[in-house]
Amino acid sequence: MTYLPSTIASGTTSLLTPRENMPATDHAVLTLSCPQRSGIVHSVSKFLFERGFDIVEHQQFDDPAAQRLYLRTAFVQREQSESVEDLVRDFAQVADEFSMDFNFHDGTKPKVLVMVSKMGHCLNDLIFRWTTGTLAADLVAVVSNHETLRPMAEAAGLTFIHIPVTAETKPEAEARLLETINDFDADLVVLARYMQIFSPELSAQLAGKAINIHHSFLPGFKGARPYHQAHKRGVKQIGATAHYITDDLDEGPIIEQEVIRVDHRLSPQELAMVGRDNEALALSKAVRLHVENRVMVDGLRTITFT
Ligand SMILES: Nc1nc2c(c(=O)[nH]1)N[C@@H](CN(C=O)c1ccc(C(=O)N[C@@H](CCC(=O)O)C(=O)O)cc1)CN2
Repeated sequence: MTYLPSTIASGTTSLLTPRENMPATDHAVLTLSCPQRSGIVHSVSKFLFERGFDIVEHQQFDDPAAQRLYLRTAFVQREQSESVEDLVRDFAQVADEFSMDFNFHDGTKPKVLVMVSKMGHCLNDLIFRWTTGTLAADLVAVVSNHETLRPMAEAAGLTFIHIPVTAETKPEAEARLLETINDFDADLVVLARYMQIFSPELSAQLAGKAINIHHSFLPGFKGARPYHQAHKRGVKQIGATAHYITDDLDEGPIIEQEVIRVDHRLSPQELAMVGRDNEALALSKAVRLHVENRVMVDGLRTITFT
């Protein structure tokens, strides 16, 4: 059994005790994966029921190739229940029996730090979803290697932090980024058309908590200028891909993708203009799936419980 770093709150009265000033959602979530065998779902539902919780949503994926079960269960308190620490301690016994990797998510809204360069359509979409209350997360700051999008961020009441990057200053810039992530206690970093490549060290430090939007239907057209690459190949569809950041450029586990039909009449610039809606939608969908704990990474791919 591996107990992965959890987002569990430090509350001691009940699972849904929110962090200070951070409104909780109305349920908690348990995610787990383990080798397939009989009795897993029964053991999870029995465990929760006996401790005063009711399941409100449940999905699972039995992977026949890997002979492994992936499970997401959302649950609410039916009656006064045990503390967070007791719940995790008690579940560890169940997890041991079934060799589970598991996470409890306490319903606290994750804090999201957004990174941008000069293109603002993805940031704009995330701000809209946040300010209209349709994103189960809180945007806490915007970091950019350019000043271009400061007005958009500050108009939404967000702190804007300019961290210029050159090949020579990248180590210092990344150190400052990590300090900023820690200062804002960010749970997730979203690269909303941020156009600088993370070092292997930074990619490793942000593994599983940094999402990028690539402006192509990966694995096609990785790297720089994907719309120019697509134009040269005369594609009939263009796409956008939201994926976790890894050191291998644009090869991280894919979370969400969008596509739209195009044809030979569109220039690379027109493809880029048409593609913006794909990018904003794919990124916002991926961020929603992540902050609702609906994404599980399985090697180079993800299992998503939509
Ligand atoms: N470690 C990673 N860092 C980043 C990734 C990633 O997958 N792994 N995705 C990029 C975003 N991106 C495409 O979506 C991308 C951004 C920039 C470039 C690029 O080649 N940029 C410059 C070089 C900049 C630099 O060296 O930092 C260039 O045009 O030459 C390609 C793809 C975000 N970071």
